[in-house]
Order: sequence, then C-alpha cells, then structure tokens
Amino acid sequence: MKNHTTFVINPAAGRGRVGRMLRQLEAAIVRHAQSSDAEIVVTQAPGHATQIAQRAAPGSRVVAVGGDGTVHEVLRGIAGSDKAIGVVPIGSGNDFARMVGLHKLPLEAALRTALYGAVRSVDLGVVNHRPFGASLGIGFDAAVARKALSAPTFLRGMPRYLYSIFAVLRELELPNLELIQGNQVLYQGPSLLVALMNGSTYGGGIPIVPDALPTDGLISAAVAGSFSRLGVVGILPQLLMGKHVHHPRLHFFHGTEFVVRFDRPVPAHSDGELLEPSHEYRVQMIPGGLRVVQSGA
Ligand SMILES: Nc1ncnc2c1ncn2[C@@H]1O[C@H](COP(=O)(O)OP(=O)(O)OP(=O)(O)O)[C@@H](O)[C@H]1O
Repeated sequence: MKNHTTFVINPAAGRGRVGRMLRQLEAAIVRHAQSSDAEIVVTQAPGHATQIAQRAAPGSRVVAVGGDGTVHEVLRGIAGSDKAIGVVPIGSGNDFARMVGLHKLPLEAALRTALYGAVRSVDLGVVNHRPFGASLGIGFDAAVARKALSAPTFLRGMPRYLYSIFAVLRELELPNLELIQGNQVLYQGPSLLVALMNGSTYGGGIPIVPDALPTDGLISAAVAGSFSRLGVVGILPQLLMGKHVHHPRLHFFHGTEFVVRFDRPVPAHSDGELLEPSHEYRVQMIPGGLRVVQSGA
C-alpha cells in the first residue's frame, strides 16, 4: 500500500550540513520514493516544521530530516493525531533517533526506513501541556544552553560549550526543588538539575538515565541534589561516561506523572529546545502516545 510521506528538511540542522546536502537529499528521496507518494518541503524558519506537520494528511508519515530540534517541531505538529513521525538523523545531537534505534543508519537506509519501515508506538512526554519526544532537562544544563546563546560569536563547538559551563558555574546559586508524585514529596532541597526522560540520553549521547525505556509507559527521572562548583566539575566527566549513577547526590525515580516545583523560575529544555523558565513543570508520560516509523526498510 502507498504511504503518503512528507519529508521536512531543515537546512540549518547539523550546523548547516543539511543545507549543503539539499540537492543530494532531494535526489535520493526521489530515487527511493518510486513506489510511494512523497513530497519534500524545506523549512524556511524555526517553527515552520510544526506547521508543515500539522498540514500533512491524516494517517500519513512526516519525516524530520535534521536533528532533535527538527524532530521536536514535527512532533509538536503531529502529537494527538494518527500521523507517524520518521527521522533521517543529520543533526548534531540526534538523541531522539538514538532512542528509537535509528541513529546509526546510513543516509540511504534511513530514507528507505522512513518511506517503507514499520510504524510502532513509543511513549510521548508532555510538559506543561507541550509534547516532547526524548528528554526534558531542567536546571544547570538548560542554563548552560541559554548561556551559549549569548556567548562570544568567535567561540564555536566545544570552546563555546566550555565557556558557557564556566559562565554558569561562576554565578551558580542552586534553586530549591520539590519533586512531587501524587501527594508524596519525593525530593526536597537544593538541586543542580532534574532530568525527566523518555530516552536514556540527551545533549548528544549523554546517558543521564541509562535505564530509561521509551516503551515502559514511564518517565525516568534523575535529580542531582546539592553540588558545589567543584562538585559539578567532578561529576561532569562521570556523567559523560554514564558512571554517575551511584553518586550519593544523585537520585532516580520512575513514574507516570511528576510535578517539579522551584522557589524561583528555572530554565528548561525539551529535546534540546529551550522553554521559558518557570517555577513549575507538570510532566506526564502518555503510554504509546507517539507513532514512529522505526524499522524494517
Ligand atoms: N530554515 C531555517 N533557518 C534557520 N533555522 C531553522 C530553519 N528551520 C528550522 N530551523 C531551526 O534550526 C534549529 C536546529 O535544528 P536541529 O536541532 O534539528 O539541528 P541540530 O541543532 O544540528 O541538531 P541537534 O538538536 O540534534 O543537536 C531548530 O531549533 C529549528 O527551529
């Protein structure tokens, strides 16, 4: 049977790599789509992918060609519908693709999978009524991502990231957190960061909650408690290698719903996209709430 498939190509993804590959991508899609009904739309600006996904036909496939930001925008456009999301991961991070096992596919295989692969369901996260796919990070890491936006323009890649980490550390003042499940307070006290995960990684492969599964119907939460500046510098390398889980100031929880409340507005990102800082994040997981083209080209 023919699937209608819309390829949503973000030319800005992968630091402009997708834009440079545009002709190659369009030719490859046309070549592979022979027995399928496919169209290609190139995004014009941030937010455009959501509109394209909203306009796609009921029951069709909408394929994000780019990174986690593109996936997140497409997902916002299809959440709650019977449309399925596909991914051709050419971003810098690709944590959603990693979550659904598509991140290692070569380009041609990823395109074939998007067109002809089987559709499966994974859980869908929701934060303050807004859907997310793989991750929600609140606190330190979101503050670093915000800081990177205003870092000097001559800094790029890792130097920009390191600059932002140390700029946030310089002014580090931990908010007080209450993590609530139902009528139970699970954690109360100063907190460096809270991660509420569907997949196990964020930030381009950082395994913050290594055992998180996108099909268990649960949010896998990690709370980093009270850390000094030096403590943060010490835990970062462990975090990158997934060796942080036994640290006494890290706490892990699972559940279908959490309320994350602070004594002041705290920045957050979902799938790497920054949200407006808030005092309160209401987070839930909708089991099987998202249809994803996953495998079997
Ligand atoms: N035409 C466009 N021009 C500029 N920016 C765009 C355009 N279309 C989409 N965007 C924005 O590009 C940003 C980056 O896209 P995306 O996150 O997919 O790539 P990435 O940053 O390389 O990948 P990752 O998030 O996996 O690291 C998104 O925030 C999206 O809103």
